Amino acid sequence: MRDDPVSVAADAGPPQASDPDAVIDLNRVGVLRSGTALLHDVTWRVRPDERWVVLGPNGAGKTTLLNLASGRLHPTTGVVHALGERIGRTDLAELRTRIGLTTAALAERIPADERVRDVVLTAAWSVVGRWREQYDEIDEARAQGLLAQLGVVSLADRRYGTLSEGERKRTQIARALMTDPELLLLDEPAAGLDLGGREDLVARLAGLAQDSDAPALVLVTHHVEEIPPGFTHALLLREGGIVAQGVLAETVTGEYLSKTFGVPLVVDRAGGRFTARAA
Ligand SMILES: Nc1ncnc2c1ncn2[C@@H]1O[C@H](COP(=O)(O)OP(=O)(O)OP(=O)(O)O)[C@@H](O)[C@H]1O
Repeated sequence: MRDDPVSVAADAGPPQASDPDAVIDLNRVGVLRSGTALLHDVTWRVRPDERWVVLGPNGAGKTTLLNLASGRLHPTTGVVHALGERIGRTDLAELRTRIGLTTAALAERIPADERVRDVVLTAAWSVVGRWREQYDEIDEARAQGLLAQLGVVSLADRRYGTLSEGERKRTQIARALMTDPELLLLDEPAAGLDLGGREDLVARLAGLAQDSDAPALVLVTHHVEEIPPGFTHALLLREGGIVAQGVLAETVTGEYLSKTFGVPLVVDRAGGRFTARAA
C-alpha cells in the first residue's frame, strides 16, 4: 500500500505488522462512542520526515484522530503506536512530552494573565500557569528562540490575554515545540485568523516543513488554502473513514476532495499552494 501514491479506503487490506520507524502507526483502528463510530477501519502511517495534512468536513473525526495519535484516547478496536510505543501499554506522561500538540481545548486552558514567555516556558514542566518552578537558563533561551522563530519574541513580556488571535496561535505553536518533540500535531491552527494572519502562519509552517531538524508534522484543517508549501502527504476523512491518503499532489484533487466534502469541487495548484471552489 505504501508504494502507491494514493490509496483509497477499499485498499485497507488485512492488519499489518507495526512499523518501528513510524512516528504514528494506526492499524485497522476504530473508535466507538454511544454506539456511533467516530472512526472506523483507519490504517495510517506517518514517518519521521513526512509532513501530513488531514482534511475533512466538520465531524469527520479529525480531532479524534489527533487524540489517538497523541495518546489522549484509546482505540475501541485496532492498534495505535505513537513514536514506537503502543497506546494502552506505555507511560503516557513520558510519551506526551515527546509529542507537541495544539488544539482549541488546550489553548482554552492557558491563563489570560500569563506572560507570553511563560506560556512557552511552562511546557518544559508540562504545566499551564507558572507558579514557583525554577527554569534553567537553557530553557529560557530555548523559549526565547522559539518565540523568535514564530515571530512573537517582541511580545514575550505581554500577557497572553492581550494578544491577537494570530499572535496566540503562534505562541501556542512555540509552546508545542518547547520540549523538542519528535512529532507535532496542529489542530486547525489557522482557524479564526484573518487573511494576513493566515498567510503569516502558513509561511511559518512552510519554514518548519522545510527544516530537516523539525519534527514530523500533522496539520488538521478544513481548507486546502491552508496547506503550507513543503507538506508532503494528505489524509482525507469523511464520516470517520478514510476517503484517500497518499502523496499530497495526487491526493488533494478535485475527485477526492469532492468525495470528502460531498460537493463537486475543482482544485487548482499554483506556487505550491492549493485553492478549491465549487465545480
Ligand atoms: N465522546 C463522544 N461521544 C459521542 N460522539 C462524539 C464524542 N466525541 C466526539 N463525538 C462526535 O464524533 C464526531 C467526530 O468528532 P471530531 O471532533 O473528531 O470531528 P472533527 O473532524 O475534528 O470535526 P470539526 O472539524 O468540526 O472540528 C463528531 O460528530 C462528534 O460530535
